[in-house]
Amino acid sequence: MITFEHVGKTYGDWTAIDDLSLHVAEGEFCVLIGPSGSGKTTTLKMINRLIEHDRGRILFEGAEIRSFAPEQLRRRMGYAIQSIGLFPHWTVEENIGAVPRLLGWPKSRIRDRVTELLGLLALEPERFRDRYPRHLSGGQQQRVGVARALAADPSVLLMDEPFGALDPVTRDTLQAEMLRIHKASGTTIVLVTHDIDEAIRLGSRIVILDGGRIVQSGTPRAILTKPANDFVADFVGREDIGIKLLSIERVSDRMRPGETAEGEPIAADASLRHALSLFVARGIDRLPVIGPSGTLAGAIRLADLTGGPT
Ligand SMILES: Nc1ncnc2c1ncn2[C@@H]1O[C@H](COP(=O)(O)OP(=O)(O)OP(=O)(O)O)[C@@H](O)[C@H]1O
Repeated sequence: MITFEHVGKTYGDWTAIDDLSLHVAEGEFCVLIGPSGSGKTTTLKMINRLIEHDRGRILFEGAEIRSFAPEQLRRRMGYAIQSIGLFPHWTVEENIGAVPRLLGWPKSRIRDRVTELLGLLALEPERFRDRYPRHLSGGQQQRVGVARALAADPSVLLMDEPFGALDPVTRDTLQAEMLRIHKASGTTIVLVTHDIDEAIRLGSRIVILDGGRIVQSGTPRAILTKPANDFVADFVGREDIGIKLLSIERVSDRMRPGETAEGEPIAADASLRHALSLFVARGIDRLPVIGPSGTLAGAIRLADLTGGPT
């Protein structure tokens, strides 16, 4: 869907991006991560031509992005950023409907889409659609920013630290919503973050940048278990690597179907990290597990966290 071939970008005499090659497949959730100044935002903004690359080629659906008019490209690529950039004198509905209006959608279709998106992002449509951004909390503004980026069903969603300035609880909720939206829509997403836990949770692929170059690109598991070098190992954090590995596996991967246990159950799609937390907090070594339909599906034991059931 998006391919970088030996791409470079220089600001004055500073090489921000150097010989970057990367393929983002359709439907992929690709997370760009790296230290400050490593070139994440530059890479992201080159995709919708907010920044022009000066070496190599960037292909979108097989065509060099320079062959598209920038506006045409941006209407097909939703863009959400940390500072949100909502229009202050427009209501929530007008903000979310900005691109559909440009595309000439009829009013009733825009209204229906706004209702749908507000619902999707857990903002009651009738309470929020006529409000101005200044009458929303930071987290609510950020949700509207994400809704706006999704409004015209873009084939690509570009996100630059979209949850950066949020408290941990709101961030956690929005991350869960992004995963749900990605699963339901199959949209190709490229997201920039400096938070390795966010990258591990969201990414189907993580691309680690340093000094304008890719140092490693792979699944969260590959990055955690086979870091390409010391830089990556340090970056992902050597000490709590086991905890991070537990966060990418589900209870359903290790549970014992049909076994029973006492107490408040855990969901089969919860992470093993969550299970560990419950074992420790409750001082127990067995937990009942409920499946997606809400019925008891089995149990998981503390020992299962270090290996599959025997
Ligand atoms: N317009 C510009 N003029 C000159 N240098 C720039 C410009 N924009 C970015 N840079 C430099 O290019 C490098 C990459 O910047 P970029 O914003 O892509 O990094 P980043 O990884 O997104 O950083 P951060 O995590 O701090 O946002 C940095 O060294 C930055 O100072």
